[in-house]
Formats: sequence, structure tokens, C-alpha cells
Amino acid sequence: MMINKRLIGLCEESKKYMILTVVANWIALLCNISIILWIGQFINKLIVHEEVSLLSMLSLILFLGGRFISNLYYGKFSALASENAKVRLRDQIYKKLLRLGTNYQQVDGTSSFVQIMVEGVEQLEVYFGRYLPQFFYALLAPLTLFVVILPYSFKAALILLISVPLIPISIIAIMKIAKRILKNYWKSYSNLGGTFLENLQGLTTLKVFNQDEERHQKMNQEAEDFRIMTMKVLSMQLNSINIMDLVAFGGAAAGTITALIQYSRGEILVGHLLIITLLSAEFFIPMRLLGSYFHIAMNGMAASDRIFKVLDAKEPEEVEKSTIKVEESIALENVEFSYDETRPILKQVSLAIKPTNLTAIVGESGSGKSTVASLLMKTYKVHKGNIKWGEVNFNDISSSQLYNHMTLVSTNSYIMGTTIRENLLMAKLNATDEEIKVALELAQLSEFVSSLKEGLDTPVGEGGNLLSGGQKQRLALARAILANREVMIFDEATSNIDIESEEAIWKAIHELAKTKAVLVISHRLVNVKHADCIYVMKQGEVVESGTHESLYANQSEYFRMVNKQNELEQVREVE
Ligand SMILES: Nc1ncnc2c1ncn2[C@@H]1O[C@H](COP(=O)(O)OP(=O)(O)OP(=O)(O)O)[C@@H](O)[C@H]1O
Repeated sequence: MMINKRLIGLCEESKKYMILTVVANWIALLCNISIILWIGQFINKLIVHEEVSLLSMLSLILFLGGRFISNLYYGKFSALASENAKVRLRDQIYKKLLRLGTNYQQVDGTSSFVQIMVEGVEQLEVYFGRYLPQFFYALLAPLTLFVVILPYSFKAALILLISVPLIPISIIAIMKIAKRILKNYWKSYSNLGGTFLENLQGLTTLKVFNQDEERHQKMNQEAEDFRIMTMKVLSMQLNSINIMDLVAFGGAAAGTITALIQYSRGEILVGHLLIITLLSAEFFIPMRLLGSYFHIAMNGMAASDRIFKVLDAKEPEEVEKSTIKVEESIALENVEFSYDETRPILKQVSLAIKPTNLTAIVGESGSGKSTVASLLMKTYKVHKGNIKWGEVNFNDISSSQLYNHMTLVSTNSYIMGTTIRENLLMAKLNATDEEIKVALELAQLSEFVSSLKEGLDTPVGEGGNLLSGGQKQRLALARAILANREVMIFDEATSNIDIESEEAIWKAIHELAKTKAVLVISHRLVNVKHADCIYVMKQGEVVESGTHESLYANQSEYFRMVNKQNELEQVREVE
């Protein structure tokens, strides 16, 4: 019954605290039983006018104290069991996310991950801290009470013991329905979270297109679906609690009535009747409580399914068979790739990125240029063909080794919500002020940084939203320059930058190409005019390659593109 071995196995340290929780609870029960027995004996003695000894009074104080301390420790161990489990689970999910790396979105959406990490794990608090210890305690307690009541009334003890399993039976009966409802509940919750995050991120765009009202309605509908699901969960829980109460009170009443009959026949004393009546209630409390925890824990179980889905997600294979020789060229050899395995995106692509060279990829939108960059960064795996760095196949090197020698600046390079300095230091932790200054100058950002009151220590806001689009791109560029890798890929890295700054940046990129292997992807053909080799892509294929002069002389695809762009962009002549 919801004893998930895998989940428990993941949280080994919690086991110890769960056992201690059961022990503390059981000692509290023993103290409680002793107190009730004491009261029963006390009544019996009162009737026969017998005196209560001082020792007996002291023992009562001892039992009361024992119960108080055990309850205190019960709370403490229960909290430790759940805290430990939560830390362990979050740690596992976090490490998994790191291993998944840039592939994490292929497993689930961002908001889903946040929900699993925060809410999902939180839902398991009751499972570890309450439900599991209560499960074992609920087996132990009725047996203990059975043994205690047995000497007073065999019949009452037997009736009580037989009635107790009716509670777990009723729980099992509703479990099937509960599972289905909870699965839908989580699905609805996750949909709502995803829509909320997306709407929040795209709020400006929605407002610009006057679509905010429509989205508002859609979100209202999803919120309404979630409300209905929540109500279903609550009513299911309430109904099952009612059933459990019926069994618990009915069972306790049956035990008490049996004892009453025996008392009326003079088979037991009034004190014993009181003991049985008080202990009858105790008989059902643990199972009844287990039932209440059960529903909350069920929610946690549904969350754990999602946690396992993340933990079981296939990780990119990270083999480290070879070491890169940075002075060698990188080559794509007849590479084929598709995102969904149905629509081919790259077809037989071959190209080379050579050290101390500027290599460019140009081509119409959607021709697969950024996909080449993603494959070079090992975000995806090549389906057919090879990518090699010298003789070393990319499949034989880890991403971390690759990232030590290669960096990418793209239109969506992420700016962290810290300061300009911290964003830069991500690339090189021990960068000197001089190195930072040079990187900022090359990226045409130093003037802006000097104009800021807090300079490098200016916060840039979440995702760099306190900066302009161009400033963000320049900061990403400065960061890449500071990283100083042997291979640098610029994918539309200057698309948001004004022409004057752009020219200066392209000068810097050309300068970098004198010592590094630089790959640029740019729509503006004027920027790549002086590249050592330009690859022209069309519908996933490299249709031409060569220098600007040779390609232009070919009068083919590149020629057509240059002329078209010149027509549109008469301000700057390409040829
Ligand atoms: N993550 C993805 N999942 C599925 N399909 C994708 C994904 N990224 C890109 N594609 C598809 O792959 C094709 C090539 O996209 P890619 O971004 O490589 O083109 P591109 O030449 O860089 O285009 P652009 O110049 O507009 O940036 C497109 O048809 C696009 O729809």
C-alpha cells in the first residue's frame, strides 16, 4: 500500500528517522495505555475504598512525562525524516538537470521542472514524515492494544482487532479512483503553470497584438479546469474520510457495547469497562490517521511519478575516450540530422572550420545554419555522418571537454540576473580588470559601462531585462571574448546592434580569427565578405562554398543572395 521501494531507496538516510518516529510514537502509546490502566485501577480502588499509594501517584507522573517527551521526539524525528528526503530528492533532480544540460527541455517544460522541484517534492513531505512511519505504527498499535485488552475482555479485544482492517480495505477500494483523479489533477496543474509562465513572459507581445484578453480567457478556462479538478480531489478525500470515520466509530462502538454487555452480566469491573472504552478509541486512531495521511501522501505519489519521469530521462551519452588537439580543424562529414526523425533538417552536410580562419555559413532562413551550430555544441546528436575535431570524433569527447575549447554566442545567449561583472566572470573566474576592460572594449560596451554609476557592479535584472537588446548582445559577446576559447561560434551575434558598433565588432571578430577558429552565421552578407571560406546553405544542404570572390563569380545561389540583399540594402554595397 503505497510503499514505493524506489522512492524510499532514494532517501536512505530518512529510513533511520522514520524508524525512530515509529519508536517514539509507540513509546507514547505505551505511556498512554499505562495512564488509562492507571485510571481504571484507580476507579476500581475507589469503589472498594482502597488508598492510592505515593509510588502509584509517582508512576502516573512518570507516564505523563514519558508521553510528553515521546510526542516531542515524534515531531522532531518526523520532521527530520521529511527534511532529509526533500533535500535528497531535490539534490537528485538538480544533479539530473545538470547531467541533462541543454537537453532538459526535450524532457519537460521549464515550468514543469520548477513545479516538480518545488511543489512536487514538497508534496512528499507527508509521505516520508507522516505516512510511512504511521503505516508501520498503525500495524503495531492495534496488536499492542489487543494484547493489553485481552486479559480484561477477550470478546471486545477480538471484535476491535477484526474491525481495524476495514479501514485499509476501504482505502484500497478508493485508491484506484484516487490515482486517476490525482493524475488528472497534476496534469491540469502543470498546464496552468505552463500557460501562466508563457503568458507572463510574452505579456508585452500579447498586449501589442491585443491578444491579452483572449489569453486571459484561455487562462481563466484552465484555472476553472484546475478548480474543478481540485474540488474533485477534495470531495474524493472527504468521502473516503467519512467512510473511514464510520468504520472507526462503528468499530469503537462495537468494542464498547461488547464490554458494556459483559459489565451488565458482571463479568468485568467498572474500572475495566472504562479501560476498554478508552482503549477502543485508541484502537482506531492510528489507522484513521493513516487514512488522512494517505490522501496527502497519494498526492505525493502522483508527484513522485513525475519525479521519476525526470530521473529516468535519457541523458546524453558522455564518453571521454579521447582528448582534443586544439590546433586541428573541425570537420562535418556528410552530416544528417532531424529534430523529430521525420523531417530531415540537414542533408549530407560537409564543412570545415579551420584554426586561424574565419569560416562563414550563410543561407536563407530555416536552411539549417543554427542547427549546425547546435550540433557543434553537442546540444543534439548527429544521426548520420560524423563531426570530427582532427581525428577525434565528437562522440568520443564530453561536452565539458568541448566547452573548454569552444564557445557560442547566439541571439538568445542568456544573461544572468546578477551584475555585469558576475556575468563576465562566468567565462573566466579569475579574469583581471585589464582582461575585462579589453573584452568590453572589443564588444563596444566599455563606454556604456563607464557611464553607469555602479559600473561593472550594476545589476542587469532577470535575464538582463534592464539592458537594451543590443547591450545584452554586446555583454554576451564580451563574455565570449573573455572566455578566450580556441573555437568561437557567432550565430547572428550582432543582429541587435547598431551599424557603427556592428562594424567595430566585426573588425574585432576578424581580429580574433587571426589566432582562433571562428565560425560566423550571419544574414548580412557584407559582414562575411572577407571570410576565408563561406558555405552557402539551402534547405538543409551546402550548395556552394568558397571565398566571396569565387562564389560571386559562380553566379549561382550566393550571387543571387548578394544581389537581392544589395537591392534591399542600397545603403551599403556588398560587392
Ligand atoms: N528545437 C527544434 N525543434 C524542432 N525543429 C526545429 C528546432 N529548431 C529548429 N527547427 C527547425 O529546423 C529547421 C532549421 O532551423 P535553423 O534554426 O537551423 O535554421 P536557420 O538557417 O538557422 O534559420 P534562421 O536564419 O532563421 O535562424 C527549421 O525548419 C526549424 O523549423
